[in-house]
Amino acid sequence: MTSLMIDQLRAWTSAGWLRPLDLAFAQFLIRLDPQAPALLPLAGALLARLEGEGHTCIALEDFLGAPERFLDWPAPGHAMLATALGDWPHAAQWTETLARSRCVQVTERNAPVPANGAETPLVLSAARLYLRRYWRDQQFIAEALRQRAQQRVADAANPEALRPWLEQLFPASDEPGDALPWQKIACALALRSHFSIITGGPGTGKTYTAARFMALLMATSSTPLRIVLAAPTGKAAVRIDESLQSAVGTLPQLSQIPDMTAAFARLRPARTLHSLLGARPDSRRFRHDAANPLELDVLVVDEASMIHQEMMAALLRALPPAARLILLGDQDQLASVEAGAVLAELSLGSGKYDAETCHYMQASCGAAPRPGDNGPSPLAANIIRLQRSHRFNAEIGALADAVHGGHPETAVRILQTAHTGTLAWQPAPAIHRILELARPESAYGRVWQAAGQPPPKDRQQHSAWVKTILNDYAGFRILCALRQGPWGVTGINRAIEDYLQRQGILQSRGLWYAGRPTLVTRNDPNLGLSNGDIGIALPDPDKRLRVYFPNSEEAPRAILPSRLNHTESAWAMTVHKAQGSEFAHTVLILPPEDSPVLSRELLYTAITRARKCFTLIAPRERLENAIQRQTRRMSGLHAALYDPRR
Ligand SMILES: Nc1ncnc2c1ncn2[C@@H]1O[C@H](COP(=O)(O)OP(=O)(O)OP(=O)(O)O)[C@@H](O)[C@H]1O
Repeated sequence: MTSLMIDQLRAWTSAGWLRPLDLAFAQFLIRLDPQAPALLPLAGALLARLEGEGHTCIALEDFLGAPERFLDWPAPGHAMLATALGDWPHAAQWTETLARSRCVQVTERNAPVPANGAETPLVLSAARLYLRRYWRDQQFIAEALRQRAQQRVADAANPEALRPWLEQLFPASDEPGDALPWQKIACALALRSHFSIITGGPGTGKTYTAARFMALLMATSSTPLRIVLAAPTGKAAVRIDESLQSAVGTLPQLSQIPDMTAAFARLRPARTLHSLLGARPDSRRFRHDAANPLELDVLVVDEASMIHQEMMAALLRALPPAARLILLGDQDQLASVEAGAVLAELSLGSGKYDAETCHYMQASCGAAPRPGDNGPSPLAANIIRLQRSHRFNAEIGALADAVHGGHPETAVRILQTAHTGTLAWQPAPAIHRILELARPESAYGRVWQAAGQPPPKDRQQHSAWVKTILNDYAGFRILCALRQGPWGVTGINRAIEDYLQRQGILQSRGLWYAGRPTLVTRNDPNLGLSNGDIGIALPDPDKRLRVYFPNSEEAPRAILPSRLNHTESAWAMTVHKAQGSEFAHTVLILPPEDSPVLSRELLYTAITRARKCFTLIAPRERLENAIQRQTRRMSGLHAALYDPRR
């Protein structure tokens, strides 16, 4: 039976439904337990495959009820899967059957896994099947966050004493009508707790609120605090520094901090989580962990929707118990490519507050929502969702709302009737229309023109020239839903490079040419570059080609192209890679044929990258299908956090 199952899995691998890695994992399980029931290799291969799609477990009831919602297989594949699953159609049969294998540990409820003697590769708990590593991280995160959420900061100011500070930092006139002052409330909650989340769409003031929180800590702390900023990617780290700098400009004068700008300038620039934790090349382990914790008092992490489960566990392990962690992010955006949508799982429980928390809000902020029913979880008391956008263009905002709310007709109507300067829609994808968007007077056109000129010889002028080109490039971006194919990143990049050659702008067609926007596709700690960083290849003052990367206020960093081993052109990039960035004009291309990656979250993330103008290139049917398709990642984190019995 088991060997028949392995043959079956081999056939599915040849058909491209499973990856060779998934098959190898199934074979590994059989080597560990040759007597195992045939369900074991099947379950193992499916689990590995689903992990590759971002799921941290198989939630058995959900998956067995509708495998097609989770596996992008063609109909014949699903028919064969249904036959293979014939003997085990429900979670109960899986539990009973897998319990017989020495590869699976079945634990009920939230029982901690014994530290020794039971290092099975798989864990089955509460009708969810996990790779042990994911189970262990999930349990650790749930426990660590529950503890942090309940623990109050020892020397937190009492709420009445906080009130005048908060009134000064968040003037009442900021909130319209009878809306609750959520920014003020978020700040007050973050001040009393060791863990908090400030979530909200673009421009809702997450950084504005975090800056006030930091200023208040600086003003009221008796000892200087080590405040550290971080983000999951290099680009997001650069961006939080920029937004924080502008938020500092909006802070009122506090007598305790005579020079606010200087106080914030003393903070180190934001770092990537990888570099903060001390990533080691070719290892999953970090230099900082429970035995060697981070040296900080407050950690603010921006773009937290991109933190995957393994990273969150590593971060919590390395965080000293007395430190405060504040996560900022938009829970509705695409989650990280890696498994686990931590911010979304955590934020699902938000919006309900217990009576004690509401009392604290009232005392510190002069306003509070009504307490929630059924004794809301202590964790929920640390999560605030900001609602009102202070930056967004109204039409782009309305489109993002229609997509997020799952209303295809409204989205179509907005796109059809919108003001052309803001929203544009080309329902018939055509490559010449895309190239038109990159015409000479556009941002990309300016990049091409400048890159074709002789570079300034003077170093300072050269640096200013590079900065202008980087800024032009940063103002416009083509985003694709797919990586491959004519409407994917590779196809669009090729079409643009062909066009540049036809126009005589690109003389040679090697990998490197002046003006090539260059996306780094792997972390390179030696060069201080992270996966997702973008530079532009340009001549230096001596006309030698270098790749220039933005560097906050300083001169852009120049790196020899030959030192960059993992790069691709970035005229177009995936929506995933654009997370954490904004562009004045964002173009999104959806392919003519359907694909499971075309989801509501992908559209929402792409639209919210646009600051002033959004162009959609997609057939109406693709747009409507994508809005209707909501990504669901299987995970037990939410249940482990909010229902400790499970
Ligand atoms: N209460 C407020 N009153 C006035 N202006 C505000 C307020 N809150 C935010 N803003 C302004 O709105 C803009 C967006 O704020 P901020 O950058 O903090 O949003 P964000 O949620 O961090 O955005 P993103 O998701 O893009 O990181 C900023 O210009 C900020 O100064």
